[in-house]
Order: sequence, then C-alpha cells, then structure tokens
Amino acid sequence: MAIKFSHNLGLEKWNDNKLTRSNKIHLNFSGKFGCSLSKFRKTQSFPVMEGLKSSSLLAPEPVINYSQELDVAVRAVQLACSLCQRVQNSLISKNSDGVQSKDDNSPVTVADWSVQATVSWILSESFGSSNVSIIAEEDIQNLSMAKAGGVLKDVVKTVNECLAEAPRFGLKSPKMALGTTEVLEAISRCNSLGGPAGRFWTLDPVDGTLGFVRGDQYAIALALIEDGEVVLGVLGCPNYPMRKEWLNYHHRYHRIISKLTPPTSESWDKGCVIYARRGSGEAWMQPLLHVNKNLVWPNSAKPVRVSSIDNPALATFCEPVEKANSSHSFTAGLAHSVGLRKQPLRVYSMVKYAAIARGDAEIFMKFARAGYKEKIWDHAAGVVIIQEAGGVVTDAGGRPLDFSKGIYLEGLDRGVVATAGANLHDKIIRAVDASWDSSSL
Ligand SMILES: Nc1ncnc2c1ncn2[C@@H]1O[C@H](COP(=O)(O)OS(=O)(=O)O)[C@@H](OP(=O)(O)O)[C@H]1O
Ligand SMILES: [Mg+2]
Ligand SMILES: [Mg+2]
Ligand SMILES: [Mg+2]
Repeated sequence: MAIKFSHNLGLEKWNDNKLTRSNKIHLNFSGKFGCSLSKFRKTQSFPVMEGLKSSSLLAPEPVINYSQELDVAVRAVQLACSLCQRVQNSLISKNSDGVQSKDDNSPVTVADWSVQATVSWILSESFGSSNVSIIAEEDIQNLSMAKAGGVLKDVVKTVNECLAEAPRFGLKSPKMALGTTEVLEAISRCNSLGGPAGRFWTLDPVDGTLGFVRGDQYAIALALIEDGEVVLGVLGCPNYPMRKEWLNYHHRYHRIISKLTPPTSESWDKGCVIYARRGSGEAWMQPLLHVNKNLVWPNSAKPVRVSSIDNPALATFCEPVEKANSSHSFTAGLAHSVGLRKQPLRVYSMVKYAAIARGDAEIFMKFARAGYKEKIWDHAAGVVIIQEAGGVVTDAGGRPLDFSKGIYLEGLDRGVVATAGANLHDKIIRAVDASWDSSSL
C-alpha cells in the first residue's frame, strides 16, 4: 500500500544526496523510496516508523522531510544502547578499571568512544561520508596515546561486536571488521564546527558518564541541526524503563543483582528510546530492541506527552546529581519561593529531559557555575523532544537556546529551564529573576 505523508517543516527535495530547500517534491512512501532519491535511498528499504506517519497523513501536498534521517538515527541509537548495556554490565560486574580521565578530570570510557565510532560509521554509511557532518563530545587524543593502547583495543573490539549486530536493527554491517585506523577515523571525523548555516549532527555518545560508571542513569543523545535549528532529536535511555514504576525495581536490580548476574533477557525492558521531529507536535517512545527474542525491526512505539500539572505544589523538579554541575542551593531557594513541595528528582544525564517529555516530572533546571559554557550536545536532542511533547525550554531569561553558534550554547542567560507548560515556565522564570541577585551565582 502506498502511504502519502507530509508535514509542515518547509519545502525540500533530495538532490544528488543533498537536501536543498525551495522545490517541493511529491513522494509515494511505500516502504521504498522512489526515483528522485540517491542510489543509497533507492535500494534501502525503510518501514514506516511511528512519528514519521504524522498527523498530516491526509494532507493534500505530500513532501519529504527528515523521515529517513530520523529512521536511521533511531536505529543507530538503539544499537548504541545495546553497546552501552553490555559495556556497563561488564564494567560493574568485573569491577574493572575501564574509566579514563580527560584533561578536565571528567570521566570517559570504552563506551563513550565506541558509541561515537559506531554512530559516526552508521551515519556515514547511510548518507555518504561527504554528506555527513558531526559534532560530538569525544576526540582521539587520549585514546591514541600509548598508555591507552589497551583501551583502544577494547574500543575496536566493542565497535566490531556492536556493528556485527547492526542487521538486527535493519542497518548494514561492514563487510570486514573495522581496523584500528578506521575506528579512529570514525571518531575523529566528528569534528564539525557547527554554526548558523547548513546541516550537522550533534552526538553525546554517553551523556552522564558519571552515572554510567556508577551503574546508574545515562543517555545517548543524537540530534540533527539545520540552519541553527534542532530538527530531530533522539534520546536513548538504557536504564530508564518504559514505565516509571519499574524504575525502583531496575535500580535495585542493577545495583545489587547485576554484580552477580551476567546480562540477561531483562535488559531490554530496562530502557527506552524517545524521539521527535521538529514541527510534528509529537514525541514517541520505543522499548529497547529485545536482545534474546530474535525480534528485528520495525520496533513498536507509543506517543509521549508532558504532564498536565501546572500547580507548583504538585510538581516535581529535576536537576543534575552533581552539585558541581548545578547549584542545588539556588534551586532549593527557588523551589521554596515558587511553592514546590516535592523532593527534587536528581538524575544523571539527559534522562531528565526524557522524564519531562514523558510526564514523569514537570520542571528541569540547571544553573552551572559562572564561566561554565553549556555544550550543544548536552541539550539539543532533549530540547526538541520536550518541545514536541508539549513542553517549553528556554534559558533563564526566557529565550530559546541558541544552537547556531558552534559547539557552545553562546549567550545562554544564567541557566536552562524546561517545563511541562507555559504557566509553570512563567512562574519559574519570574522566580529566578527575583532570587538571582541575592544568590552567589
Ligand atoms: N562543571 C560543570 N558544570 C556544568 N555541567 C558540566 C560540568 N562539567 C561537566 N558538565 C556537563 O554536564 C553533563 C552531565 O550533566 P548532568 O545534568 O547529567 O549532571 S549530573 O551528572 O547529573 O550531575 C556532562 O556530560 P557528559 O560529559 O556527557 O557526562 C558534561 O557535559
Ligand atoms: Mg563527558
Ligand atoms: Mg553530556
Ligand atoms: Mg558525554
């Protein structure tokens, strides 16, 4: 059956592997792309994924818009989640010393480099390396040093084990295992500078590395930015279950039992992948693809929506776990002045953005110390997902985050405030203004 679909993101067409604005094309989407697409696109088969058959199915003027990018991005993040689950389990069960320190003393692991290499390789294979520009967190400086030789070996092995699994996610594996040079190349290729024009991906291979090494929450965050706007966001949350009620069980499971038990079939329902496309008004959530059930793509998805709570007394706010990353004392004072009664939910990583998008919490605040510049990969995917799920994300001055200035969120006013709705947002922004001058931030 041919399904026609459309959306309202603008008028675009594929032109020799490049998406250019201006001309409108008509497309019959029947699981295979038609004649005006590139060679790759003609031969690849893509099932229609939730979130791609948008509410505008009946629109009279079907146009193509980021559907293929979203599809590949979700599969790549699913694959990365599987990689991370394996590495985290082995880190914890062996109590192994697999954690390196970067120049700023922040942690980095085999998983950070391996996910970056894997996602970079998948995107390049899918869209052609000359069409793919990526900004990602990790580089190869520490990895290529002699003393990291063992880590590099582990990374190459982990990437190859992961890519061997790619067909289960409807992605291509390499014909031959990647060598060290190819893996290093895939990591270092993610050195785009971003900026206001054109298209680039931004990737945080493991966000919340501290949570990751502690056996706790972390996320894999991939977003596509075009002309300074985030147009797609995908968040893989391998330890954030589809249902919030399972969180306690899994926490206990992970912290206590996983020390004794190897990865089991349960690993799939511990996590989820959330994604959204700008302008669609929808955000979607999938379970992780089950490892032991021979299930292959397509995966099922359900829509997610922000909470309808706008009474501060009933709202939950979340913030970084580490006091060094965000002032807990400032948010405590602010919470008190707004009338927030509940204990803050402190969770590592962009899982906080996922929690707001899913309606598990209503407010996210991050106020880093003066002088710290937030990086785009720590926010891009989460911002578009919350916005499409019905929420609001701005800086503390009420302005949108600016993804058009390179790797940093330049000009960010004080901090990031995300809420489930405009009412709550106004209250928080006003309270920040009222308490800022008396704070020591
Ligand atoms: N000093 C300081 N201030 C503010 N932010 C910092 C700081 N140092 C690091 N980072 C970035 O914070 C990312 C993790 O943010 P979280 O909200 O998950 O913080 S926390 O781990 O829950 O405390 C973390 O992302 P990852 O490095 O991907 O883990 C960093 O990019
Ligand atoms: Mg880091
Ligand atoms: Mg990060
Ligand atoms: Mg990271």
